[in-house]
Amino acid sequence: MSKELLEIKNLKTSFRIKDDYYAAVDDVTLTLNKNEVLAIVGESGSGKSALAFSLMGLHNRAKIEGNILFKDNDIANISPSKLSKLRGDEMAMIFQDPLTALNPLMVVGDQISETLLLHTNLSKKKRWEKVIELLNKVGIPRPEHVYDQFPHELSGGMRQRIIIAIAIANNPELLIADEPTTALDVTIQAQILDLIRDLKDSMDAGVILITHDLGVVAEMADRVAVMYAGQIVEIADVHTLFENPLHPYTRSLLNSVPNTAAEQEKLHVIQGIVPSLQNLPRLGCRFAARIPWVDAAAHEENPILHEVKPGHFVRCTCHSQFYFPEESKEDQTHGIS
Ligand SMILES: Nc1ncnc2c1ncn2[C@@H]1O[C@H](COP(=O)(O)OP(=O)(O)OP(=O)(O)O)[C@@H](O)[C@H]1O
Repeated sequence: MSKELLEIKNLKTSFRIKDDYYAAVDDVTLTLNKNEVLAIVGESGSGKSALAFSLMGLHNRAKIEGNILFKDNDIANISPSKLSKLRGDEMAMIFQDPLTALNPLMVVGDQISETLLLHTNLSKKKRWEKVIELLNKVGIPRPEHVYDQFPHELSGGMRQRIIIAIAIANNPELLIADEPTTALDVTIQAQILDLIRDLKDSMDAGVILITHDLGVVAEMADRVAVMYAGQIVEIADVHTLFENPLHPYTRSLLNSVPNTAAEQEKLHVIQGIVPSLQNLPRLGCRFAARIPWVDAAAHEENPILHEVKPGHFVRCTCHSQFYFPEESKEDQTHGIS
């Protein structure tokens, strides 16, 4: 589980708004290994999708700086022709909303076949056979019948399976799943997650799983990166993150998912939302405005990720002096043990 597949270095993705550029992803440095699930979590607007789209080279008009190193390519600086060879072949994405990701006017079997046509030399008959095999693999019953159905004739769970079949058609080594189960009910959600896990194991693929659902993180992830306002504020293996979260934002996120009513009473959650792009502070700790009771001197001028234990990184020094206002003095010792 240690072979590095993807290396993201100082990635900055900026959108032009009026006369200026604003970074939705700012100074993101991450690695992903083969056969590893790296979850990216954070509230709405924290930059998760902007990051996923950057990795797939899907932004048309954004300014991309830094490096995205994957299989001897730098996706941040790659030609469109090289990119379209990689996409759908060695890297693929599972989108949040299968209905908008599928072509409503084409039967689903042909949509899977199309990605084979783009990246293989298989004959029409072989492609049909491969599509049936893929439909079986993603758990679609009566695949010969489903091949000729249009997206609107299928349930949400079935459509998501079609998206997954398209994504894995060419055995990608890198799979990016952006909220893959958000639109699905709980039972189907569990089946889709099982499917992604099995596919990862069978293909030895690296998976970046974007979600705001910490239950999904606990079940699926090997490592977790927490994003706030375009930046990674904490990275750790999944056990460390749940057992010993350090960044105030991570602690608040975890507290926002109470297990029982009794526990809920003891929990503390930081109020507020991620600022809009144009209102992001460009200097200093981006989380400072959400924790005004913490001494300003606790924040770094230019917060960086500190490795507090091997593999456990946290941004800014403010975590060491952070406490929830409702906590007693004894509770305030939370932190590195
Ligand atoms: N094309 C764009 N042009 C301008 N701003 C954008 C664009 N795409 C995203 N943004 C802004 O970038 C920030 C990050 O958005 P992003 O969609 O990446 O967040 P997210 O964490 O994926 O949220 P969600 O969970 O709601 O999908 C937001 O402030 C958003 O409004």
